[in-house]
Amino acid sequence: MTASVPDSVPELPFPDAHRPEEDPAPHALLAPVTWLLGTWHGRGEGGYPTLDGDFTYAQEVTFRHDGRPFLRYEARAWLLDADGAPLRPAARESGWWRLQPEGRVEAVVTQPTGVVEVAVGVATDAAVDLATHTVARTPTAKQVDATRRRYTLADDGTLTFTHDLAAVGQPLQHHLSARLRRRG
Ligand code: HEM
Repeated sequence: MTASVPDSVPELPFPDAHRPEEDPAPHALLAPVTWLLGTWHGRGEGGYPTLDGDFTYAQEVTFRHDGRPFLRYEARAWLLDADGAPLRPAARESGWWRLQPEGRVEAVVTQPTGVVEVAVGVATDAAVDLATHTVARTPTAKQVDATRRRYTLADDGTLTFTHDLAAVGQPLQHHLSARLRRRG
């Protein structure tokens, strides 16, 4: 007996919410991170001692939820030339931020470079600080040992993002910093 296939594709019965005032209402454990909901866009600078030079990039970051106590997280970046024009796609990642009592965050983040990060930290009303708990790598992934990610909301609505990296034999240090504004 095979299941019948419906003629039309039904709409998702439980769509994600991008803003705190949208349905479904955010789970109570999401309270310390509801200010992050939505899509953020902006520019940043990056570098690392192993790279030839610094680079400028643009980034889009989205946080949404379906009423349960976790955020769906997605980020994509692309490099910019000296005039600010897009050069090529850069890092992408997606994952889940599991909220625990007292604003504790357990994040699972996957990257197409073969790296899976488990990070833990704390969210408050205007800041999130996440540091590596565990890293798993596919057989050909580069050596990534640890990261620290900080998100800080300023009074003018700007979200500052910094990303420190311990990788390819280097100690934890600056890899990226960006300033983002909410887009939606
Ligand atoms: C906005 C996000 C990011 C941007 C724009 C970015 C950009 C870059 C660029 C331009 C390079 C030089 C190699 C290349 O041209 O592809 C690089 C290298 C690298 N990045 Fe990132 N990156 C980002 C996020 C990350 C993240 C999340 C990690 C790890 C958790 C990471 C780890 C590395 C590593 C390990 C290298 C190689 C260093 C080496 O082999 O010398 N990057 N990144």
